[in-house]
Amino acid sequence: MSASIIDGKAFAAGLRERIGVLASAFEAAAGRKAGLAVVLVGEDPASQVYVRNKGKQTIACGMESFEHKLPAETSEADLLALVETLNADPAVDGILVQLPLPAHMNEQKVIATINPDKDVDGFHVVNVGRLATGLPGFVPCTPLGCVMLLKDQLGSLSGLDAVVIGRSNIVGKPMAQLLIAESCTVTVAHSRTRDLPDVVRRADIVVAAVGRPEMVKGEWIKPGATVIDVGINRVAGAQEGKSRLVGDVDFASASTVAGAITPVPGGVGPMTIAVLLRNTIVAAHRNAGIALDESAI
Ligand SMILES: Nc1nc(=O)c2c([nH]1)NC[C@@H]1CN(c3ccc(C(=O)N[C@@H](CCC(=O)O)C(=O)O)cc3)C=[N+]21
Ligand SMILES: [Mg+2]
Repeated sequence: MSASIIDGKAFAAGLRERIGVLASAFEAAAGRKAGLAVVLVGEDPASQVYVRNKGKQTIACGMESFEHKLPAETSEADLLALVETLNADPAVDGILVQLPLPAHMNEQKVIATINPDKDVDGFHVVNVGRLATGLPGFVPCTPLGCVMLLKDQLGSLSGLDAVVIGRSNIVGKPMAQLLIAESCTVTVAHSRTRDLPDVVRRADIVVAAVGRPEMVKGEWIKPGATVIDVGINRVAGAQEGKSRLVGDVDFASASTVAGAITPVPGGVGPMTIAVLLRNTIVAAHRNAGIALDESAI
């Protein structure tokens, strides 16, 4: 048996197309483009690539991109002042401060300074609380993208057993909240979980977000289960000096057992940026008081 491959790259392209239509309608109604500000502190090469891709896709969807690149030595006070400026700027609907920040900055303090109604990452405690309470807010992009792929693949998730491996604030915890809201029976596993293979074997849905290359093996997967691989790990390639991307799931073995599985790259990764643009166009409509059927995006 061989799993069907969940094409996150294609799904993300379709989502960006729908966002593009909404962005031009927004521009016509508001008399300005929706705007996303992305702040990058430091020169981490991987972060620079992500930020460049975010900017390109923002513009391709017909929205305005404001990029702020600050040197690694920027003081926390200067970064907070920039965030306050973006909070007050009516051309900015969404604000993303690329993580991780340099060690001398307090990430929680920086995130807490972002206006929750411009927090398109969904990292502010107000948005975390809204998600936990079932109130409208902003949901972190990666887990929301995972749920979109799951619903596209499975239809209703109601009653399904889901195991989330990883308990980070950015993926694991919000993923669990979203799956609860979809009426799954949710287990959150992590580094201290006893007998992880047995826990995973119960699951109709497996979401792997641990950051350990190819840790989840095919023998752990219930036949026919849907596997969502959030991991992006750069490992040494077959050729000397070359690297390749792998997920947290051992794709070769898991894809012989699963019913459906996301690849790495081309699965969850492209969804993360597309959902960021979705959250931005939602923020623009909410902040401008223009009606939008958010459930149809
Ligand atoms: N405030 C904040 N918000 C974020 O959403 C955020 C962040 N900080 N810091 C870094 C991580 C990482 N991230 C990714 C975005 C796109 C891909 C992506 O498009 N991946 C492609 C290709 C990856 C590649 O080729 O390197 C794929 O998986 O197919 C991956 C990872 C957003 N992040
Ligand atoms: Mg963990």
